[in-house]
Amino acid sequence: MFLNQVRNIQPYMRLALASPPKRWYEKTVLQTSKPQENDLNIQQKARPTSLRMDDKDPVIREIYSAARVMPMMLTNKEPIVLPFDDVPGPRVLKYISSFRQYLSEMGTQLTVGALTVALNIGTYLNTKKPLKNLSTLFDEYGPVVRFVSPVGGDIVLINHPEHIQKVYTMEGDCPVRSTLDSLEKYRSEHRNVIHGGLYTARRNMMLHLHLLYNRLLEIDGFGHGEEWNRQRAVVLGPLHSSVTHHLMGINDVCEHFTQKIYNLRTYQDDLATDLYKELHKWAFDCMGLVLFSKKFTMLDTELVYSQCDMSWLYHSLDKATDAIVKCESGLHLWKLFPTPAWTSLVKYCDSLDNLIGKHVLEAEQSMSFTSKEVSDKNSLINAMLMSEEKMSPEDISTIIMDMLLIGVNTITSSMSFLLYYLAKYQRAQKLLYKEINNVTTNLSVNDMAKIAEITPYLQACIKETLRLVPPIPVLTRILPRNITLDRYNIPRGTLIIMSTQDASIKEGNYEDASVFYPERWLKDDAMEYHPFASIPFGFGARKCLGQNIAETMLSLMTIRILQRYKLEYLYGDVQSTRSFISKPNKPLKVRFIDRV
Ligand code: HEM
Repeated sequence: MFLNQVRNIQPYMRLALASPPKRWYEKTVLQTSKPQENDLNIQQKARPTSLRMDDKDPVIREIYSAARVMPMMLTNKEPIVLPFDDVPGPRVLKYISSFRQYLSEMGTQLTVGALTVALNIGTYLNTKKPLKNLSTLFDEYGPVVRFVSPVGGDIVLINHPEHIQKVYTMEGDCPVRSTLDSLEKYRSEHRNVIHGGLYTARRNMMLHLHLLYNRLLEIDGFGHGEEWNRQRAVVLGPLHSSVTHHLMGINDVCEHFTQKIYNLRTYQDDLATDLYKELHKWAFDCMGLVLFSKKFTMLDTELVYSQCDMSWLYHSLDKATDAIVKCESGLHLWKLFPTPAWTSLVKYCDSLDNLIGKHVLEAEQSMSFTSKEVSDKNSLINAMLMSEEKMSPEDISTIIMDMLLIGVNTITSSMSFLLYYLAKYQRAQKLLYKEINNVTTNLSVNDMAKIAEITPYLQACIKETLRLVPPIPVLTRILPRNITLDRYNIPRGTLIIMSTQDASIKEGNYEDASVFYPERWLKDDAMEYHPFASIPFGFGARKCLGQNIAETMLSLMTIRILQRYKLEYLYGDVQSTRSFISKPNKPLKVRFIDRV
């Protein structure tokens, strides 16, 4: 769907960028100005300075009626900008089978449509070669890799912090990311929802880009990501108030989790079930407080398939996540016909939508019986209903669904890996325990509100975990302007995939990059790390909205667990899956040993 849109805008872009046909000598463009500026600027700047002074002179104007490139001498200092066609990477039509190998990870972004699916299907079924991951592409082609799609909408992959910074700093007020095609299709075609949630919002932006390339809209004109801006502004304040308001509740859920571990432990002090699954319930209960102001008590509910709404919400979230992961990986056959994963996605997203919608309608009804002053303003749903922006219950449900899907899964992933690393790296655990011991068992709300200030080593452990395993391993942007990356000119409208996980585990960016070493963030020279080498929450106008919630939940839970248990890890290494939200690639086991 997304690349269909990009495909649609390609011809307009080409028109907009119309330039005379290329000559052999134009292959390498000599440039004296900033590389990302467009051709016209380059040509104007190429005029001799003495003549530019006299631009008002009619004779000079006549002589230089059109901008022209003046012959220049090439010196070592002048940056060379290479054309887009020169960007290395596997050419799909030429090397179609190698393209197929990367599909498992690039599913979302490589919406290459029916043609590619048709071209790939034979190789997909006939070869048993293992699927490659993104890092191998960088090893093979360098830090800027181009995927040439047979049907338009090329993709550029990057992993160098400087290039990531360049993309982020030119993104403007209203950045556009490529999101989850399956969820987007579900919303636009199955539910006929006009606006996506916050994470998935892009339809308005795509429309804007489309119009932009048709030169119907100026870059800052009306309609520029208006809906996404409106939603973000409405949610931001109430979301943070809701976290502060529910700090005590979140702490109680964490306390409850430690008790549950006690009850679930085997004689070997580990859990008979997958620790990830238990943490998933903990994250769900905490997010229930923040998003719905409700105690979900999923940690107490053993019967997942029980008839109550809360169990169904949990079950639907779990199944919807699975279905989205399946749809986004591998071939997007669900675009052609309803696959089992697609049918499951529709079923469970419908269920999620209905259950969340029910909460929103209940809140709306109870507000109609009470005055605005009496209504609980700390409830996120109430705050959205009462906002001057007049959000519809349907929009509110969609926003909550996005936050539930992203929030619960990212927090579960980070908490799982944090416990894994602490159990594996005993020295770090000892240092952390020393710090935590100074934090009183009965934390007041004030202590919790400034938890980051009083636990610097814990914050370093969280940062280090997110560096090693960012829950969202690749971030995307669609370029609003031309840009030069590693000397290659990348045209606007190109989809950029930033492999932030690759950047954060590169030896060139961090010494002993694969080692869990929280101290690196506390050293004086920590500032020397490139600021874009590890950006687990993204950056800029579309940065994660839940960073504060995530850090608070991870901090409180780690304190509660370590105060009660010593962690040990005696099993094989765990890696992260690189699906749209990472998780451990096998059931997680950790030993919880009572502290005496
Ligand atoms: C450890 C936990 C989390 C991580 C690592 C994380 C990471 C991210 C990342 C990388 C992005 C994309 C940023 C970009 O494109 O530049 C994002 C966006 C977002 N996250 Fe989180 N997230 C986490 C938890 C949460 C939670 C708990 C919530 C729920 C409140 C949440 C809500 C969102 C939303 C709504 C967006 C979209 C923002 C927008 O497009 O305006 N996240 N997150």
